[in-house]
Amino acid sequence: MNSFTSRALFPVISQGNEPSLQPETCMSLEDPVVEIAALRARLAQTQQQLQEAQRQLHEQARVFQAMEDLARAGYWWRIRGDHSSGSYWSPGLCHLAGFPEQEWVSCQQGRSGILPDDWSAFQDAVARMDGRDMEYRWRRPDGQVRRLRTRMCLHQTQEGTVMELGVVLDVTQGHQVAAQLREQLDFIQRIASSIPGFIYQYRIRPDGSTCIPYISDAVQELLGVSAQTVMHDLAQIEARVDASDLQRMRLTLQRAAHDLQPWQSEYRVHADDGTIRWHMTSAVPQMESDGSVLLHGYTLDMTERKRAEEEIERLAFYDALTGLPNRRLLLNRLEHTIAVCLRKQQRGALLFIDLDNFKDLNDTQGHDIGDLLLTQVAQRLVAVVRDADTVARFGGDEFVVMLDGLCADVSTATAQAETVAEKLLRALNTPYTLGAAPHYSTPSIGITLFGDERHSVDELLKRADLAMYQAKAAGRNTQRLFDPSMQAALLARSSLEADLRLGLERGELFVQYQPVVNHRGQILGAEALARWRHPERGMISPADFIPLAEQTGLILPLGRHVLRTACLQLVEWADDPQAAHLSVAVNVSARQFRQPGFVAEVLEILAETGANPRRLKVELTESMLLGDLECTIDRMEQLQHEGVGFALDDFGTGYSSLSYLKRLPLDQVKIDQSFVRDVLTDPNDAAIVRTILALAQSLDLVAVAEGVETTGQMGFLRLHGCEQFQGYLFGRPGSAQALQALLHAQP
Ligand SMILES: Nc1nc2c(ncn2[C@@H]2O[C@H](COP(=O)(O)O[C@H]3[C@@H](O)[C@H](n4cnc5c(=O)[nH]c(N)nc54)O[C@@H]3COP(=O)(O)O)[C@@H](O)[C@H]2O)c(=O)[nH]1
Repeated sequence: MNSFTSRALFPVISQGNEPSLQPETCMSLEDPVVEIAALRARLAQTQQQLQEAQRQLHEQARVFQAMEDLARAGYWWRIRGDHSSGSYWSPGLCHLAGFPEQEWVSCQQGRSGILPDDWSAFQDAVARMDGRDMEYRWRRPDGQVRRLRTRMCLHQTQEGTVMELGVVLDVTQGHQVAAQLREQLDFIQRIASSIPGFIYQYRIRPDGSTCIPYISDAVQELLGVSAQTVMHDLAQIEARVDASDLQRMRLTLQRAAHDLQPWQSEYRVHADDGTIRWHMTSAVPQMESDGSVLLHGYTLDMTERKRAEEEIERLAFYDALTGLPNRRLLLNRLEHTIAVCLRKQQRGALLFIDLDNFKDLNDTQGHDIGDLLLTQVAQRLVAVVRDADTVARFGGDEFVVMLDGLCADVSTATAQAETVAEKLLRALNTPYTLGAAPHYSTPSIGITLFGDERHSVDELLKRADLAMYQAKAAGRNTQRLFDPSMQAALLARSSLEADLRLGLERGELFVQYQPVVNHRGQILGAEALARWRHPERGMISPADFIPLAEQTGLILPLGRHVLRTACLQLVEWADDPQAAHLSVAVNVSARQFRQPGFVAEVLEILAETGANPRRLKVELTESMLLGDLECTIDRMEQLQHEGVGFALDDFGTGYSSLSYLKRLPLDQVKIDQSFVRDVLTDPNDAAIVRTILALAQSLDLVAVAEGVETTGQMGFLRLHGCEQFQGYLFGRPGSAQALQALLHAQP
């Protein structure tokens, strides 16, 4: 048994030993009985005190043990050099080691759990006894391996005994946490190195100072600066951010940190090679105990995505030819601007611009030249208006300029819009360089204001469009402001369109025939002219409904109806010996002629009705010939092959060149009535008519004069070689029966 017991070190810790009597408790032995009684009393008292002390000690030991358990710690000691007795192990240390509670542990047992790899380090620490930390692994009897941290030192008691003692702490959990953290960090770093960007932590301290506690290495790739440099000097990042984005970035970051809301920002950075890249950063803020805000975030290079987005936006919202906003973007902006104008009590204006005769340029010079003109027009429009205004290509040769921020006063706003329109007119009137020779083009501009009452975008565009048509009607190359009477016209037009649709279904449209005569006044044929008797409105002029039918596509069923009626009429005349020689001319509109099934449709009607194709003449207008000439010739030739003849209507008003005329399989040219009307009074018209007649002769075409109302006109035309005539002088358009009656009345 060890003579150096725990009691000797810590006298209060006594286990079952008799308490020693204190010197003051000793008395003189005068009356042995009394003294023995006194001694017994004293002894009892001392025993009581001793029991109390033991109880307290026991309690302290329990508390101490509880604290050891709480701290996952224990201690040991032994007399230096005394290898036989082993070491005293505290209960806490026994628990850590996985031993049952025992005071004395042999040297061998006390080292039994140390893993072989840690054995030498442990031995060194024992040899040093210098109080430094050392860690070793301990395998408990149940197989569990714990990480223990110990400090050992020498201690000399008052009696001069040298003791070795040590404290032991179970740091397994700390190691596990550290390992987990390492794993997490590894994981984060693996992710960080695999994502196309860098991750970071950004701290904003309560005093406003900032730092970057962590940033992944990929910052080097994205910003050309090392993670170490950035963590040391945050300004390195800001120095690379585009100045115009920096302020916004700082502001949104501060706001997000203040509100503890996620932060996201897109900004441009200047790469070292001078290129500009787009970065997107996202971070989540977290409040720290000292009031700092720590943001955990990542930054990506989104240049390619941005480019793709821009490209998509460009394709979706911009016109590919001119680069101007397209119809969709204009509509978006218009909607927004209308709302802003209403809120700010300002006015805006829409200027609808259509290029005069653009189609002719396109048809005659080709689409490349047409495109060139459109591009130059776009540039000029942009140059005239302010940056805040929108110039959009609406489609084809139509452009729309949207002006905002005009004066609230209507007349001032009108004047402002008209001034801009004037400038646009001047700019677009300047000659264009499209080829060798300068090209002249003019626009027609319709204006409408907005901002006083809520009009839909559609409504405003209709108004501007309508005003533009008024500008066209006023002779082109001018501007017109929308006024409500135009609106009435628009409504009237819509209702006429609906009526025409219905009229076609109800058979309200019919055909009249106007005679065509030779120089002797003998009827050679007739022109079939469509007529519309409206149940309420009465007779409606073709001059009103034909253009409408062309715009709406109703010309297709209408044209078919006229053609079929005229063919049926030919069949009827074929049975009348006096009328059997008559031919009929049918007007065919451009839209009708250009529809892919036109030739088949004509042939089908001829076959169905049994009309003689040689008695049918198709009247085409000059402007129709400007399109795809080869296709036109091809169609004409297909029909000509079947015997159908062709007349060129309104000759002289269009743009036909001689080379065109020579190539077309024509039989007749019809001199427009506008030249015939003043042929006796206007030397220009007379010259034109003479030229047309000479031309027809040289091309071996029959010339038919239209709108002949007087014998004087007839005389002039005959004198210059005209062979056929049409006009009120010989007969107004009328029914087939009326024409037959005229025929029968002829000598
Ligand atoms: N595509 C189609 N167009 C058609 C069809 N039917 C008619 N039209 C075109 O409508 C325009 C107006 O036609 P309309 O009011 O019938 O006028 C024609 C004649 O009535 C008129 N005319 C004839 N002689 C005289 C005259 O002596 N004086 C005078 N002031 N007017 C006269 O001229 C018109 C014939 O024109 P045109 O066709 O150019 O020969 C008109 O452009 C028609 O073409 C149809 O079915 N389809």
